[in-house]
Formats: sequence, structure tokens, C-alpha cells
Amino acid sequence: MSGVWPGSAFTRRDGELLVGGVGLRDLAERFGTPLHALDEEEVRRRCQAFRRAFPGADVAYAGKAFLCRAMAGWVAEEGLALDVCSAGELAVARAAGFPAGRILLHGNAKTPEDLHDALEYGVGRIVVDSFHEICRLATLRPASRLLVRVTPGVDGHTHAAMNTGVDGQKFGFPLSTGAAAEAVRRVLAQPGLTLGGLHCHLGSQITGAAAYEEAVRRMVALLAAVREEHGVTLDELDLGGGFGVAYRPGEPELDPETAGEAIGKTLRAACAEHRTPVPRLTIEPGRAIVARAGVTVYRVLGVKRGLVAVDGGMSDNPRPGLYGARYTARLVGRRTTCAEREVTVVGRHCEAGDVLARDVPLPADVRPGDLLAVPVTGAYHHAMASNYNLVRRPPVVGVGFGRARLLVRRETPEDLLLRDVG
Ligand SMILES: Cc1ncc(COP(=O)(O)O)c(C=O)c1O
Ligand SMILES: N[C@@H](CCCC[NH3+])C(=O)O
Repeated sequence: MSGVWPGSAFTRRDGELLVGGVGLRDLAERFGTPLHALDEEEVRRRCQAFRRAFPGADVAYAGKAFLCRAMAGWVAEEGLALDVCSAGELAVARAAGFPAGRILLHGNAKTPEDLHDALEYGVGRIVVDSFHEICRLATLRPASRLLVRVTPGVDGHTHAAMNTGVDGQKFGFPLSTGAAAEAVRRVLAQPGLTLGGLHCHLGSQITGAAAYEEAVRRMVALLAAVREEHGVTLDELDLGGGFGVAYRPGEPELDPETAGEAIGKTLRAACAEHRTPVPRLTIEPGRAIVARAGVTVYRVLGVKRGLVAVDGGMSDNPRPGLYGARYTARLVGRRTTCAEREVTVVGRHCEAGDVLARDVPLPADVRPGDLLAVPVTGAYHHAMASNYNLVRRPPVVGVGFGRARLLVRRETPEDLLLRDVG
């Protein structure tokens, strides 16, 4: 199996693709299509890989990639912390009994509800993102440790919509203007606030370690400057998430081992250079934990002019439209000896841009009723799904150890009407 499918994926002689020991055709019959299958063992393996690659670090799963109670439970059992960025994500974490002290709250524009719920639950850390927020927190006097989110001015060389380490975008206090140092000053000046450390997040889908190394050098210089100016040694450096994954065979990705080694080495060298103690690292991988654990199964509804139309689309995967993301797809559930030809897999929505996978080789006899599987759909798919065209969001089915378990059920027409109260 190529590197884009879960490690457990296995094709049977009859063409059936098993994930987590469960056949995707069986899943489609049981739960309908489209559906997201989520391989529990793959999630756990990735959690373990990050913990191994970053020894001594706090690995916080970024729940924005995908969150439901079961996922929160797996992550907690694997010893990870959890990054949430809304009262909604926090509510799911709470419902799963995720330990409050291991939760970090993020957000450039936290609502009063976000802050209220986070303080009520007693989250361990809050990442502050603006001077106004520092003032607001000073009146709330949270027991949580604060991390100041710094914009280090480092280019993650990723899509502009997710390149958050550079100046001129909405997140963080820029290092270059002195705003980051000023934020540290203001937090330290408030007797009701506890500054725990510094945070930065370079962006998402970053495929090289160099940007992280540069960020480490800049962040350590700031830690040293804080020590010099205030006599305060901050003991936590949070480098955020962003570790990129391959969506199609052969694409580059940043594996945890490479990232861990490069970051650890640079951190030790930078701290030695600045004669400052090595802080505890925190990282916040989202995509790299859950992306490859997800496979989406669609049913083919029509074939014409090299286009294969399926029963999902931009409502379950907005990423091609938002970022020009490219995917692969394969026929599952039956065997064919037919030669392949390149087709484009399109969705069912009322837009010409509703394309799921461009120029993918599929057997020439693909026909209505067939099942297609699209890999690497565990992150930012269900999490970003919409009800466009009042299409109902697909279920998430947990697979693993030869069993399937419904984690999030498919929406019903009643669900759609529940909020229609006028
Ligand atoms: C603050 C923060 N941490 C972590 C993440 C997770 O990023 P990724 O899923 O790319 O690892 C994000 C999203 O980009 C983020 O904004
Ligand atoms: N949602 C995005 C990336 C942003 C990550 C969250 N800060 C994606 O699908 O790739």
C-alpha cells in the first residue's frame, strides 16, 4: 500500500479494501454513503510516533482537525494534551472527560463564551493573542497559565491561507515590531496573571523542518531577552502544529522523527548560545495525527465525458476549492481487469468548481453503483463540512481491530429542520 492509506489498509483478492480489518463495501452497506471511516489504530500509532519523536515534550492534539468524544478519548489515553479553539470544541472535550489541566485554549478572537467555559472548566493554558485579551484576562484572573502567541516572521512556505508565522496576518504579536516583548511586559505586570511561556504557530501543511528551526532560534532569543529584562525564566516553548502530510503518493511530508530531531538539536544549540535553560517543548499537531487515519467512501452516481460524479462533494471536502488541494481515489468493493484511464471525480453540488479529485487513474469500466475511496481525509474534512444545498453531513465510523463503530451519525432531515424555527 502506498503511504497515503492507513497502515492497516489491505486489498483482498476480490477487490475489497479493508481498513482497520473492516471492508469498505461492508461499511457502505451498513452505514450508507458518503461516509468517513476513521482508523483508531492509525490515530494511536501517530500519537505514539509524535511522543517518541519529541521525548519530554508535551504533545497536544489540535482538535480543530477533527474532534468527537471517541477521538478525544483516544488522544487522552495516548497521553496527549488537547488544543481547543472554541466553546464547541471544549464542550466535546468536556463531554469526553478530557482532563482540564491538559487543555489549551486558542483563538485570535475568543468570545466571552469561550473564555467563560474555559475558566469554568479550569483549562491548564490559555494562549493570548491581543493586548485587549490581556486586559480582559487581567479582570478575570484565571488560574490557567498564559502563553503569549508570537508571530516570529518565519515563512512556512505553505498556502497563503494557512501561513501564520509571517507578519501581516491576523494571529499573534509580531516579534519584528516589539509587540511580542511588550505583550510579555504587560502580562508580567498583572499580578492576577501567570505567564508560563511563549507560543508560535508557523502555519499548516508545512513539509520542511527549516522553518521550525528558524522559529526556534528566534523564539529562544526572545526567551533569553525576557530573562535578561525581567529576570524571569519562562519554562515552556510551544511551537504549534503544522506538520505536513502527503495527500497523493510521492508527495513530500514532514515525518515526526525528522521534525523532532531537527527541532530538538536546534533548540539545544540555541539555548546554549544564549546561555538560557532549555524550556519544555509543546507541539500541537492536528493534521499529522488524524489525516491518514481517514478514508472517505463515496458511491458513483453518474459517469460522462471523463467525469465521475459521486454522492458527496464540496460539502464534505471543501479543501480543493479553498486551497487547490489535490487528492487521489480508487475503486473499492469489486475487482476489475479493465485498463485505467484518467478521470476527474466531481461532487453533487450546484457549482462547476465542485471537484474532489482531478486527473486520477480509475478503471475504464467505472459505473454508477461503484464505490470510490478517497484517502487522507481524516483532518479538516468532517471538521469543515457544511450543509451546502442542504446536504446532510456524513457519518464518521470508527474502524479498528476488525470492528466498526458509529462515532458520529449521519445527519437527518429532522436535524436540518431543528434550527429552522421561523
Ligand atoms: C494554533 C494552532 N495550533 C495547531 C494547529 C494545527 O495545525 P496542523 O493541523 O497543521 O498540525 C493550528 C492550525 O493550523 C493552529 O492554528
Ligand atoms: N483547515 C485547513 C488548514 C488550517 C489549519 C488550522 N489552522 C486545511 O484544511 O488544510
